[in-house]
Amino acid sequence: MTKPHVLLLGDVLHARAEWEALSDVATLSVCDSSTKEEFIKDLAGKYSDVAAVYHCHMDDAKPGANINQELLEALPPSLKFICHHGAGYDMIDVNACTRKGILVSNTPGAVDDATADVNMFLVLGALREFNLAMTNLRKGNWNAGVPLSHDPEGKVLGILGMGGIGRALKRRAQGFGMITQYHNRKPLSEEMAAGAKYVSFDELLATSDVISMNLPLNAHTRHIINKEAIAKMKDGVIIVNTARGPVIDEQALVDALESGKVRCAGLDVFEAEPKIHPGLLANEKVILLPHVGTATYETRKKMEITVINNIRSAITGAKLLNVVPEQIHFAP
Ligand SMILES: O=CC(=O)O
Repeated sequence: MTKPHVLLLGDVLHARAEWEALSDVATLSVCDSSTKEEFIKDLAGKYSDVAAVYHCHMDDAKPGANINQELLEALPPSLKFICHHGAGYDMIDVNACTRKGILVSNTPGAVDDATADVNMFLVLGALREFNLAMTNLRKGNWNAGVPLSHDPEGKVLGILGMGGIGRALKRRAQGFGMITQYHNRKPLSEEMAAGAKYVSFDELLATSDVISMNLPLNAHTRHIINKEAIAKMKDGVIIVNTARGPVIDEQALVDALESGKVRCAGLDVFEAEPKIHPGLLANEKVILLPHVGTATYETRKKMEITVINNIRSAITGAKLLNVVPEQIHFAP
Protein backbone atom coordinates (compact mmCIF):
# COMPACT_ATOMS: atom_id res chain seq x y z
CA MET A 1 0.00 0.00 0.00
CA THR A 2 1.34 3.47 -0.80
CA LYS A 3 2.03 5.67 2.18
CA PRO A 4 0.25 9.05 2.57
CA HIS A 5 2.19 12.02 1.18
CA VAL A 6 3.38 14.72 3.64
CA LEU A 7 4.68 18.01 2.25
CA LEU A 8 7.06 20.26 4.19
CA LEU A 9 6.58 23.99 3.54
CA GLY A 10 9.64 25.53 5.18
CA ASP A 11 12.36 23.65 7.03
CA VAL A 12 12.91 21.26 9.93
CA LEU A 13 16.18 22.31 11.59
CA HIS A 14 16.31 20.74 15.05
CA ALA A 15 14.17 17.60 15.07
CA ARG A 16 15.72 16.05 11.93
CA ALA A 17 15.71 12.51 13.34
CA GLU A 18 12.02 12.76 14.32
CA TRP A 19 11.14 14.18 10.87
CA GLU A 20 13.02 11.41 9.05
CA ALA A 21 11.40 8.79 11.31
CA LEU A 22 8.02 9.93 9.94
CA SER A 23 8.97 8.11 6.74
CA ASP A 24 7.89 4.90 8.55
CA VAL A 25 4.30 6.01 7.98
CA ALA A 26 4.48 8.66 5.23
CA THR A 27 6.22 9.61 2.01
CA LEU A 28 7.99 12.89 2.80
CA SER A 29 8.62 15.74 0.35
CA VAL A 30 10.13 19.16 0.83
CA CYS A 31 8.49 21.89 -1.23
CA ASP A 32 10.93 23.10 -3.89
CA SER A 33 8.55 25.29 -5.92
CA SER A 34 10.42 28.55 -6.35
CA THR A 35 7.52 30.92 -6.97
CA LYS A 36 3.87 31.13 -5.91
CA GLU A 37 2.83 30.43 -9.55
CA GLU A 38 5.02 27.33 -9.75
CA PHE A 39 3.62 26.13 -6.41
CA ILE A 40 0.04 26.41 -7.69
CA LYS A 41 1.06 24.32 -10.74
CA ASP A 42 2.85 21.78 -8.53
CA LEU A 43 -0.27 21.42 -6.38
CA ALA A 44 -2.00 20.05 -9.46
CA GLY A 45 1.07 17.96 -10.38
CA LYS A 46 3.68 16.47 -8.05
CA TYR A 47 1.83 17.52 -4.86
CA SER A 48 -1.65 16.50 -6.05
CA ASP A 49 -1.87 13.59 -3.56
CA VAL A 50 -0.64 15.42 -0.46
CA ALA A 51 -2.54 14.38 2.70
CA ALA A 52 -0.86 16.63 5.27
CA VAL A 53 1.29 19.76 5.23
CA TYR A 54 4.00 20.78 7.73
CA HIS A 55 3.68 24.58 7.60
CA CYS A 56 6.26 27.10 8.83
CA HIS A 57 5.93 30.84 9.44
CA MET A 58 7.73 32.24 6.36
CA ASP A 59 8.38 35.48 4.60
CA ASP A 60 5.14 36.55 2.85
CA ALA A 61 6.78 36.22 -0.57
CA LYS A 62 7.48 32.47 -0.14
CA PRO A 63 5.13 29.93 -1.79
CA GLY A 64 2.56 28.75 0.75
CA ALA A 65 3.44 31.39 3.37
CA ASN A 66 -0.20 32.49 3.59
CA ILE A 67 -2.90 29.85 3.45
CA ASN A 68 -5.61 32.16 2.15
CA GLN A 69 -8.78 31.61 0.14
CA GLU A 70 -6.87 31.79 -3.18
CA LEU A 71 -4.35 29.13 -2.17
CA LEU A 72 -7.04 26.97 -0.57
CA GLU A 73 -8.81 26.79 -3.93
CA ALA A 74 -5.65 25.33 -5.46
CA LEU A 75 -5.02 22.75 -2.71
CA PRO A 76 -5.75 19.15 -3.72
CA PRO A 77 -8.86 17.43 -2.27
CA SER A 78 -6.57 14.81 -0.68
CA LEU A 79 -5.23 17.45 1.76
CA LYS A 80 -6.95 17.10 5.13
CA PHE A 81 -4.43 18.42 7.67
CA ILE A 82 -2.25 21.54 7.98
CA CYS A 83 0.14 21.32 10.93
CA HIS A 84 1.59 24.75 11.69
CA HIS A 85 4.93 25.39 13.42
CA GLY A 86 4.06 28.24 15.81
CA ALA A 87 1.51 29.25 18.39
CA GLY A 88 0.07 32.08 16.27
CA TYR A 89 -1.63 30.93 13.05
CA ASP A 90 -3.02 34.24 11.76
CA MET A 91 -1.44 33.50 8.34
CA ILE A 92 -3.89 30.61 7.91
CA ASP A 93 -7.55 31.33 7.08
CA VAL A 94 -8.98 28.78 9.52
CA ASN A 95 -12.65 29.45 8.63
CA ALA A 96 -11.91 28.81 4.96
CA CYS A 97 -10.00 25.62 5.94
CA THR A 98 -13.02 24.46 7.96
CA ARG A 99 -15.28 25.00 4.93
CA LYS A 100 -12.90 22.82 2.88
CA GLY A 101 -12.78 20.10 5.55
CA ILE A 102 -9.13 20.79 6.40
CA LEU A 103 -8.10 20.64 10.07
CA VAL A 104 -5.34 22.88 11.40
CA SER A 105 -3.01 22.37 14.36
CA ASN A 106 -0.55 24.73 16.06
CA THR A 107 2.10 24.38 18.78
CA PRO A 108 0.65 25.75 22.00
CA GLY A 109 2.50 24.81 25.16
CA ALA A 110 5.83 24.39 23.40
CA VAL A 111 6.21 28.16 23.08
CA ASP A 112 4.98 29.21 26.52
CA ASP A 113 8.14 29.38 28.63
CA ALA A 114 10.48 30.98 26.08
CA THR A 115 7.88 33.60 25.11
CA ALA A 116 7.05 34.32 28.75
CA ASP A 117 10.78 34.80 29.46
CA VAL A 118 11.00 37.42 26.71
CA ASN A 119 7.73 38.93 27.96
CA MET A 120 9.11 39.26 31.51
CA PHE A 121 12.37 40.70 30.16
CA LEU A 122 10.32 43.37 28.34
CA VAL A 123 8.20 44.10 31.45
CA LEU A 124 11.35 44.61 33.54
CA GLY A 125 13.23 46.41 30.75
CA ALA A 126 10.33 48.83 30.20
CA LEU A 127 9.69 49.44 33.93
CA ARG A 128 13.40 50.11 34.51
CA GLU A 129 13.78 51.99 31.16
CA PHE A 130 16.90 49.96 30.50
CA ASN A 131 17.04 50.72 26.78
CA LEU A 132 17.76 54.36 27.53
CA ALA A 133 20.50 53.39 30.01
CA MET A 134 22.09 50.93 27.57
CA THR A 135 22.00 53.43 24.70
CA ASN A 136 23.55 56.07 26.98
CA LEU A 137 26.44 53.77 27.86
CA ARG A 138 27.17 52.95 24.21
CA LYS A 139 27.21 56.66 23.40
CA GLY A 140 29.99 57.04 26.02
CA ASN A 141 27.76 58.92 28.46
CA TRP A 142 27.78 56.31 31.25
CA ASN A 143 24.71 57.02 33.47
CA ALA A 144 24.63 60.81 32.99
CA GLY A 145 21.02 61.90 32.59
CA VAL A 146 19.58 58.39 33.04
CA PRO A 147 16.36 58.98 35.02
CA LEU A 148 15.15 56.94 37.97
CA SER A 149 12.62 54.33 36.92
CA HIS A 150 10.16 51.99 38.71
CA ASP A 151 10.17 48.71 40.64
CA PRO A 152 7.96 45.78 39.63
CA GLU A 153 7.15 45.06 43.31
CA GLY A 154 3.52 45.96 44.07
CA LYS A 155 2.68 47.06 40.50
CA VAL A 156 -0.47 45.72 38.85
CA LEU A 157 0.18 43.62 35.75
CA GLY A 158 -2.86 43.33 33.46
CA ILE A 159 -2.64 40.28 31.20
CA LEU A 160 -4.85 40.65 28.17
CA GLY A 161 -5.44 37.06 26.99
CA MET A 162 -4.43 34.61 29.70
CA GLY A 163 -3.64 31.42 27.76
CA GLY A 164 -0.49 29.36 28.19
CA ILE A 165 1.93 32.28 27.68
CA GLY A 166 -0.12 34.60 29.89
CA ARG A 167 -0.15 32.02 32.69
CA ALA A 168 3.61 31.43 32.35
CA LEU A 169 4.10 35.23 32.53
CA LYS A 170 1.94 35.39 35.66
CA ARG A 171 4.16 32.82 37.41
CA ARG A 172 7.26 34.86 36.54
CA ALA A 173 5.72 38.21 37.52
CA GLN A 174 4.69 36.79 40.89
CA GLY A 175 8.39 36.17 41.62
CA PHE A 176 8.97 39.92 41.20
CA GLY A 177 6.13 40.85 43.59
CA MET A 178 3.69 42.00 40.91
CA ILE A 179 -0.08 41.72 41.43
CA THR A 180 -1.72 40.07 38.41
CA GLN A 181 -5.16 40.54 36.91
CA TYR A 182 -6.39 39.34 33.53
CA HIS A 183 -9.13 39.63 30.96
CA ASN A 184 -10.29 36.78 28.72
CA ARG A 185 -13.62 36.35 26.98
CA LYS A 186 -14.52 33.96 29.84
CA PRO A 187 -12.95 33.65 33.31
CA LEU A 188 -10.58 30.72 33.81
CA SER A 189 -11.16 28.04 36.42
CA GLU A 190 -9.79 28.98 39.85
CA GLU A 191 -7.00 26.47 39.40
CA MET A 192 -5.93 27.94 36.03
CA ALA A 193 -6.23 31.56 37.25
CA ALA A 194 -4.04 30.62 40.24
CA GLY A 195 -4.86 33.80 42.14
CA ALA A 196 -4.99 36.26 39.22
CA LYS A 197 -8.12 38.42 39.44
CA TYR A 198 -10.58 38.34 36.51
CA VAL A 199 -11.55 41.86 35.39
CA SER A 200 -13.49 43.36 32.48
CA PHE A 201 -11.56 44.75 29.51
CA ASP A 202 -12.25 48.34 30.62
CA GLU A 203 -11.25 47.61 34.23
CA LEU A 204 -8.00 46.04 33.05
CA LEU A 205 -7.25 49.17 31.01
CA ALA A 206 -8.12 51.55 33.85
CA THR A 207 -6.35 49.81 36.74
CA SER A 208 -3.16 48.20 35.36
CA ASP A 209 0.30 49.73 35.73
CA VAL A 210 1.65 47.38 33.06
CA ILE A 211 -0.51 45.92 30.28
CA SER A 212 0.75 42.78 28.56
CA MET A 213 -0.70 41.68 25.23
CA ASN A 214 -1.01 37.88 25.17
CA LEU A 215 -3.95 37.29 22.88
CA PRO A 216 -4.09 35.85 19.35
CA LEU A 217 -4.54 38.11 16.33
CA ASN A 218 -7.95 37.76 14.69
CA ALA A 219 -10.79 39.98 13.45
CA HIS A 220 -11.90 40.69 17.06
CA THR A 221 -8.45 41.55 18.41
CA ARG A 222 -6.97 43.62 15.54
CA HIS A 223 -6.26 47.10 16.99
CA ILE A 224 -7.91 46.15 20.28
CA ILE A 225 -5.47 48.67 21.73
CA ASN A 226 -6.24 51.88 19.86
CA LYS A 227 -6.54 55.58 20.71
CA GLU A 228 -9.80 55.08 22.63
CA ALA A 229 -8.43 52.14 24.65
CA ILE A 230 -5.23 54.04 25.50
CA ALA A 231 -7.30 57.02 26.72
CA LYS A 232 -8.88 54.71 29.33
CA MET A 233 -5.48 53.65 30.74
CA LYS A 234 -3.61 55.09 33.74
CA ASP A 235 -1.28 57.99 32.95
CA GLY A 236 2.26 56.62 32.66
CA VAL A 237 1.13 53.07 31.84
CA ILE A 238 3.57 50.56 30.35
CA ILE A 239 2.54 48.39 27.37
CA VAL A 240 4.31 45.17 26.42
CA ASN A 241 3.58 43.01 23.37
CA THR A 242 4.94 39.55 22.53
CA ALA A 243 1.75 38.43 20.73
CA ARG A 244 1.22 39.98 17.28
CA GLY A 245 1.91 43.57 16.20
CA PRO A 246 -1.53 44.35 14.75
CA VAL A 247 -3.31 43.88 18.10
CA ILE A 248 -2.02 47.43 18.76
CA ASP A 249 -2.64 50.45 16.54
CA GLU A 250 1.05 51.36 16.33
CA GLN A 251 0.42 55.00 15.37
CA ALA A 252 -1.79 55.42 18.46
CA LEU A 253 0.97 53.90 20.60
CA VAL A 254 3.63 56.21 19.11
CA ASP A 255 1.40 59.26 19.78
CA ALA A 256 0.76 58.13 23.36
CA LEU A 257 4.50 57.58 23.96
CA GLU A 258 5.19 61.06 22.64
CA SER A 259 2.54 62.64 24.90
CA GLY A 260 3.78 60.65 27.93
CA LYS A 261 0.39 58.96 28.43
CA VAL A 262 2.30 55.70 27.87
CA ARG A 263 5.56 55.94 29.84
CA CYS A 264 7.38 53.16 28.04
CA ALA A 265 6.77 50.09 25.87
CA GLY A 266 8.47 46.75 25.32
CA LEU A 267 7.79 45.19 21.93
CA ASP A 268 8.84 41.92 20.28
CA VAL A 269 6.25 42.17 17.48
CA PHE A 270 5.21 44.93 15.08
CA GLU A 271 2.35 45.87 12.81
CA ALA A 272 4.24 45.52 9.52
CA GLU A 273 7.22 43.27 10.37
CA PRO A 274 10.04 43.62 9.56
CA LYS A 275 9.26 47.33 9.09
CA ILE A 276 9.32 49.27 12.35
CA HIS A 277 7.41 52.51 12.83
CA PRO A 278 10.02 55.34 12.78
CA GLY A 279 8.41 56.80 15.92
CA LEU A 280 9.30 53.62 17.81
CA LEU A 281 12.84 53.50 16.44
CA ALA A 282 13.41 57.14 17.39
CA ASN A 283 12.20 56.72 20.97
CA GLU A 284 15.18 55.48 23.00
CA LYS A 285 13.02 54.59 25.98
CA VAL A 286 11.16 51.92 24.05
CA ILE A 287 12.70 48.48 24.18
CA LEU A 288 12.49 46.65 20.85
CA LEU A 289 13.25 43.03 19.88
CA PRO A 290 13.01 41.46 16.40
CA HIS A 291 10.29 38.82 17.08
CA VAL A 292 12.51 36.41 19.04
CA GLY A 293 9.97 35.13 21.59
CA THR A 294 10.57 31.46 20.75
CA ALA A 295 14.13 31.76 19.45
CA THR A 296 15.95 29.20 21.58
CA TYR A 297 17.30 25.80 20.50
CA GLU A 298 15.25 23.98 23.12
CA THR A 299 11.96 25.67 22.28
CA ARG A 300 12.35 25.45 18.51
CA LYS A 301 13.04 21.71 18.87
CA LYS A 302 9.95 21.30 21.10
CA MET A 303 7.87 23.16 18.49
CA GLU A 304 9.15 20.96 15.64
CA ILE A 305 8.45 17.78 17.62
CA THR A 306 4.92 19.05 18.34
CA VAL A 307 4.30 19.53 14.60
CA ILE A 308 5.72 16.08 13.80
CA ASN A 309 3.58 14.45 16.52
CA ASN A 310 0.50 16.13 15.05
CA ILE A 311 1.38 14.85 11.57
CA ARG A 312 1.99 11.32 12.86
CA SER A 313 -1.35 11.35 14.68
CA ALA A 314 -3.11 12.72 11.58
CA ILE A 315 -1.59 10.08 9.30
CA THR A 316 -2.01 7.11 11.62
CA GLY A 317 -5.20 8.06 13.50
CA ALA A 318 -6.92 10.76 11.37
CA LYS A 319 -6.77 13.03 14.42
CA LEU A 320 -4.77 16.13 15.41
CA LEU A 321 -3.33 16.45 18.92
CA ASN A 322 -3.42 20.26 18.94
CA VAL A 323 -6.32 21.22 16.71
CA VAL A 324 -6.83 25.01 16.83
CA PRO A 325 -9.63 26.21 19.18
CA GLU A 326 -11.89 27.38 16.32
CA GLN A 327 -12.09 23.78 15.05
CA ILE A 328 -12.42 21.85 18.34
CA HIS A 329 -16.13 21.22 17.66
CA PHE A 330 -15.48 19.84 14.16
CA ALA A 331 -12.49 17.66 15.04
CA PRO A 332 -12.81 13.93 15.74
O1 LIG B 1 5.42 34.03 16.86
C1 LIG B 1 5.60 32.93 17.27
C2 LIG B 1 4.59 31.91 17.29
O2 LIG B 1 3.49 32.17 16.77
O3 LIG B 1 4.84 30.82 17.82
